Amino acid sequence: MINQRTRLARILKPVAYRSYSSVTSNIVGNYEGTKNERGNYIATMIPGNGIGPEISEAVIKIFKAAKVPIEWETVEVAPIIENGKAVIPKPAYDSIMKTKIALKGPLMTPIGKGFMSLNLLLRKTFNLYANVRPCKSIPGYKTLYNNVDTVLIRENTEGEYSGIEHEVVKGVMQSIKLITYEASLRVARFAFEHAISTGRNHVTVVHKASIMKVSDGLFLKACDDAAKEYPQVTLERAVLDRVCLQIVQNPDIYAKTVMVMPNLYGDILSDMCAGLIGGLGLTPSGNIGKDASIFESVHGTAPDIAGKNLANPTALILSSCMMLSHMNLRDYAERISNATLSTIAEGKVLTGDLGGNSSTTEFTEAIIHNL
Ligand SMILES: NC(=O)C1=CN([C@@H]2O[C@H](COP(=O)(O)OP(=O)(O)OC[C@H]3O[C@@H](n4cnc5c(N)ncnc54)[C@H](O)[C@@H]3O)[C@@H](O)[C@H]2O)C=CC1
Ligand SMILES: O=C(O)CCC(=O)C(=O)O
Repeated sequence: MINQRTRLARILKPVAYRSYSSVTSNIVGNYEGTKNERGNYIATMIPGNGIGPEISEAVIKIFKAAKVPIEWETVEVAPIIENGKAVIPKPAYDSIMKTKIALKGPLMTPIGKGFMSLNLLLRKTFNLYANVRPCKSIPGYKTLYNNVDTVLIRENTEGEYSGIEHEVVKGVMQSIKLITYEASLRVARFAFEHAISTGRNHVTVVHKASIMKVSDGLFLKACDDAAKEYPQVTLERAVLDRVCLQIVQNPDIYAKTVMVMPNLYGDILSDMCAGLIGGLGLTPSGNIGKDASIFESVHGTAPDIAGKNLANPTALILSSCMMLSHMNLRDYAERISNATLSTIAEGKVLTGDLGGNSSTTEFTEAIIHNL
């Protein structure tokens, strides 16, 4: 006999699927992929640091159980300095150039000193210009709101994260926020395409052009120009601080639009959205480029729980579903996404962040059981 939560989860399965596995559909339809002699796709796996290896292992086990036709090429991304600059290690670079698709665990960045973020370096190196961050309430998992359904597109290569920083004179530091028309226009077009392919038909550009008149002003202009190419989609402007207020008061306001914004705003706002649905253990993302794409959780290395078999692998699993959808392996994406969300809705085997006391391994096994 199935209990009410399970029944609810089963009824809601198709909704859960549509919200995650179709999120990159029809946007950058140029993934052709690399197959080996056994007819399987080759994908790059970057396990990452902290909880990265534990949650990557969960995905590998689930893919194996679901018989996903993918073989992993596992590579490490650790800092390498060449001519004073951080670079991606050659095996990792070569693998992504070949496979065009990667699943990545989180990478640690030192605070206030040391090497440049390898996460940002990967995005820059492969020109992964649009970061898609969907966030949807999980049926059966109770939080303050049950109607969160946001899609955030973050410009991923410049803005506040351009990495141009220096000491002007002693006691005066400068970090430059670089916004170009070209990068703004391409991410704006991506947001419009995404709005059409997901049937939202509405784009909200999130900005602070009241203060950063020149840089955010240019971002707004690029969005206005892109809007002329998509007359079937409406464009609205919203100031960042107001969006933050409204989204925590009534997330429904942003449920029917695709939000597009400069880099830093997207980083912060997506963590805020994650908080509304139950935390960082749940939210996936895709870094999309023309020639390669890298999928990863929104969260970081979680050093406080690393190595303890306590991490929630859901965010990386749902990122892997976005990846499968991007590779046109939608049936697998649907099956894995449904099994994961049903496991959460059943509420019997949950990791600590979701109020349970199960390990990463136990949670992964429960998902495999639900496949
Ligand atoms: N894309 C990436 O690879 C990212 C890397 N980072 C890096 O990660 C490191 C740690 O950053 P923090 O600010 O501590 O953020 P974090 O996201 O690693 O952790 C924040 C809080 O969320 C919890 N948490 C995160 N993911 C979880 C999961 N899957 N299951 C259960 N709990 C989870 C952690 O235990 C912690 O309490 C830093 O070096 C940072 O630079 C941070 C964000 C993104
Ligand atoms: O690279 C990092 O350490 C953090 C980056 C980050 O939070 C993000 O871009 O999602």
